[in-house]
Amino acid sequence: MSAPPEDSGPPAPGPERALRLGTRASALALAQSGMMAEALTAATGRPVELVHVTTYGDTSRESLSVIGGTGVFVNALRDALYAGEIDFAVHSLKDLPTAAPEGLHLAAVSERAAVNDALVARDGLKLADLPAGARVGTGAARRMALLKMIRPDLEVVPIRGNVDTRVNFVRSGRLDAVLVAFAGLQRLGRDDEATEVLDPEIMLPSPGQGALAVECRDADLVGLLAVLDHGPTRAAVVAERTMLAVLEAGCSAPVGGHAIALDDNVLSLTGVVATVTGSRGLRLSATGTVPDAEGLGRRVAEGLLAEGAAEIMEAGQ
Ligand SMILES: NCc1[nH]cc(CCC(=O)O)c1CC(=O)O
Repeated sequence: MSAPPEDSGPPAPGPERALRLGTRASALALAQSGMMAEALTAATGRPVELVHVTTYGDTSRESLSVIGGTGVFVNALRDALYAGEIDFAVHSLKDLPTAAPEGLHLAAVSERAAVNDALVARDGLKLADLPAGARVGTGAARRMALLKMIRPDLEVVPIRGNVDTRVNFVRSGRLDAVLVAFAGLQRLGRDDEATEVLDPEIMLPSPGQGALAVECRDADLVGLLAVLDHGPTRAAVVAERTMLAVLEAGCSAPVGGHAIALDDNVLSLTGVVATVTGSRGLRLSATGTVPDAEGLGRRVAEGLLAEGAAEIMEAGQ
């Protein structure tokens, strides 16, 4: 009997060389990268080693409302991909600029964790319990604006830093509360520190919040990394990020977007744009089909623009 023909496809991923996963060294980034590394090894048998990379967002002390949205947390990881120093990178999807980078593949969008923002307040307080004038810290323009729209009597204090640094503003008594991504607290095993998990229909999250992006340079790796992809999450974030791209929101503009699957084939997308002070805001929802997630994002953005979104985002105040 003759031997079976040689498999002409790509070589099966074996336990040979560990894949190098580039990661920021913050506790949250390490938790996120560790989760993805474990999931990949569990699904494919391929070992993964973590390679620490420092990004501009880690070293700069500038406000996120100024530098955020321009890839400050991702560019150094992308440089390491281009240089072949790492095989793939895991980013918080909401930190990825909407423009697709040349020569890199978005190999997977992970199943979304909690999309909500969380309040961490002193004395177990919820948003509605905070007294007038209470000082609430956040560095994100979207959170500043939406918080002011919900509770104009609160004082927003611009802060930044990793999750630990921000929560410590409350522990030390310097602030009454801070807003953070609940997914971040969860991944750090600190979800019990949230005093309120905010309703995403009221405190609209950042496009892509709670999902992770897996990026690589080598096209041969895309098939392997695709085991980490979650189709419904990808459709939702495509809608949210298309909306963001069509709005051409400057990196510091307060924009929220949240898509949810109504069933296997239908998505609902809500978008909001506001001034940083929350003095004006626009909100719009629409539904569309999963295969046309991009069209849904475009329609919501165009609807918001038709109502004056560009003027609101430019107003700044
Ligand atoms: N801007 C920083 C950032 N990027 C992603 C997360 C949390 C994790 C996620 O949204 O998936 C955070 C922290 C926060 O917003 O409090």
